[in-house]
Amino acid sequence: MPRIHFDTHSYTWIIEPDCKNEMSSPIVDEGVYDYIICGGGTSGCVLAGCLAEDPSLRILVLEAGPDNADLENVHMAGGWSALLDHPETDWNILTTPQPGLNDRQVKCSRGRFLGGSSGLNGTLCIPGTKQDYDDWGLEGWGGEDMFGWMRKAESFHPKPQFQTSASAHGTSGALHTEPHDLAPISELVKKSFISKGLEYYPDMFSRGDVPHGCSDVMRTVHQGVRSTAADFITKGYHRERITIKTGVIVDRAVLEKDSESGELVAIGAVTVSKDGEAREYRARKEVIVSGGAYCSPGILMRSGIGGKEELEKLGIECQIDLPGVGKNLQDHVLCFLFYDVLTPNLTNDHLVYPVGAAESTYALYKEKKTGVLSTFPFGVFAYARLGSRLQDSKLWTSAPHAPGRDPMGLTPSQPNIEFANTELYGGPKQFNEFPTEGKSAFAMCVVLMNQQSRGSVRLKSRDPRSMPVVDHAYLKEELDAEVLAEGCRFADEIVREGEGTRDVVGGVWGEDKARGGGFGDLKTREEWKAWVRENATTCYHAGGTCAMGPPDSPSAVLDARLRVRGVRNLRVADVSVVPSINNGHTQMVAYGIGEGAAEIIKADGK
Ligand SMILES: Cc1cc2nc3c(=O)[nH]c(=O)nc-3n(C[C@H](O)[C@H](O)[C@H](O)COP(=O)(O)OP(=O)(O)OC[C@H]3O[C@@H](n4cnc5c(N)ncnc54)[C@H](O)[C@@H]3O)c2cc1C
Repeated sequence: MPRIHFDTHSYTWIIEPDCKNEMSSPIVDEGVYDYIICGGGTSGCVLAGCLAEDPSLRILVLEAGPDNADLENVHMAGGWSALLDHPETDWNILTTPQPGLNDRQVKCSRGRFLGGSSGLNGTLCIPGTKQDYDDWGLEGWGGEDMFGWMRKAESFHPKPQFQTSASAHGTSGALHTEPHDLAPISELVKKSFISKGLEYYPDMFSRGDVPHGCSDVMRTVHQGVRSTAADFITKGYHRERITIKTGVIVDRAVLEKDSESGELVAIGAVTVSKDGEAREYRARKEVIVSGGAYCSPGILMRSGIGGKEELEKLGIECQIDLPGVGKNLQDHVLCFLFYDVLTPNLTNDHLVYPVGAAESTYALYKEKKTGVLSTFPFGVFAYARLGSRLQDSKLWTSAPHAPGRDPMGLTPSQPNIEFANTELYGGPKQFNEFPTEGKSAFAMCVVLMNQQSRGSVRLKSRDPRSMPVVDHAYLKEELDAEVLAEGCRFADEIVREGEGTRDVVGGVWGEDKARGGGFGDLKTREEWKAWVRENATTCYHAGGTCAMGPPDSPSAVLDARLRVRGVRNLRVADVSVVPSINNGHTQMVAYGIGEGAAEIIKADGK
């Protein structure tokens, strides 16, 4: 009989099918593999490719979505937003109503195809600072280690017009990166950053050593084609010893009790197809869960690993009581501030929105792999420390803080906020007030670093085809809203008063706060805070839900070798493993974790 209960988080009745009735009992597949990787996303593909360097190993990658080879909008980076919302290519995660965002629900997209989110992300390489990783306090995962793993994944291609830091880049990985050619508006934004005290440092984001300044950001694009994690196991890196199965959803890891030690051991994985056919695969060595921050906790929970009470409510027998599974969910919150641009052709709007423009731009891409569609339309970036601007904030000055840290837990070497400009009107789908002929607009984006709020991922039902219940608790902590509001206030000053932009910007683009407008008259931080709660959205940087931690930490799911506590031969490798997300963007972290996990697994395998 199906079980019915009321979910107090999502305020809906949940009808839970009896899985045994809904899905066939698992058929044990012919194949036995050394390593089974559950999730062929960013970290999962990197890990598979690195493990396969050993010709004696047989590796299985299980991916819920399709292969990415024929998905044009994966390879054409400017087509990224066309992949969002489609059930075939996007997990379409919708958060619960967020009290900190005036009860709005936020769409948190995730790549659902081989390569995962690396195939629809913004291609931006901003690894954060080394201190971010030192703060984890975990052996083997400090700043030097992580920057080393990220470099190992990369093949950097310089361009003569950009000054770069060659030593900060790798040259022999499968991930191809290069600098981005700036649109005229971005050159002006750069001038405004500099005139407002954010000095230009060449390639500072690749080194992660400047917390207050501006620079160019390298992209995971080369010669007009997006480089994704799938490239680690396809194209030139295709190997017979890696078996890739797409269109299969991992239900759970198969656990067995070792008859001698009594220890739980992972021996395989069970998948289901869309129509409920179940299959079981066996692992000689290990099962590694790489479903990403929203899906890895679910795979563990369906395997009986998670908070006992929570599992029992779902009718799952608890094998290991690990209440940290699905907790500690983090992200970076982001605000878009849109401005009307008076001078024609400074932005790239004229190449996209007038009648016939999109067709010509697409034809250019098809023919030469250049133009607006060959790249992600963000321009120049900056980091800022905000301590001096927050001296009149009672919340900031009275907040407790550790020695050498500010109230957000950051040292002077880490930024409080990130700024970036878009090179045309656009962004996630809610930004749909497109410019008409002759009009143009761009956004200044403001991203909060080291948010203090923590959310959770829970299971809605035992059915692996159902979506998780995601509560990001965005801006739950008042200090998060305070710092983000100050960041937006600073961003607005940069655009309206900065030397590059003050004479070309007409005013705010639109009145709808949720669509990046309606901030023209705001002055005080309190007014900005109210605006932020109406406007803030995700930066798509979910992490932390299967966190590593020291043995005495009750919330840690993994040890520092990515092993699930209490189970042999079961690890997690993706952005869910981070105790705290970096003060940057998370794709390079996923690449670094894939590389680091492979080294650890190879070493332990010996
Ligand atoms: C729209 C968007 C824009 C972004 N922009 C940037 C950016 O510009 N720069 C940056 O640094 N970061 C960016 N990010 C974040 C970055 O891409 C991710 O943090 C990173 O790719 C996550 O890697 P992962 O391995 O943890 O998860 P993913 O890459 O998401 O991989 C998880 C994989 O597991 C699969 N999977 C999940 N559950 C199952 C299951 N049960 N069975 C089988 N398969 C399963 C998924 O389909 C997916 O392929 C962006 C993300 C998004 C969504």
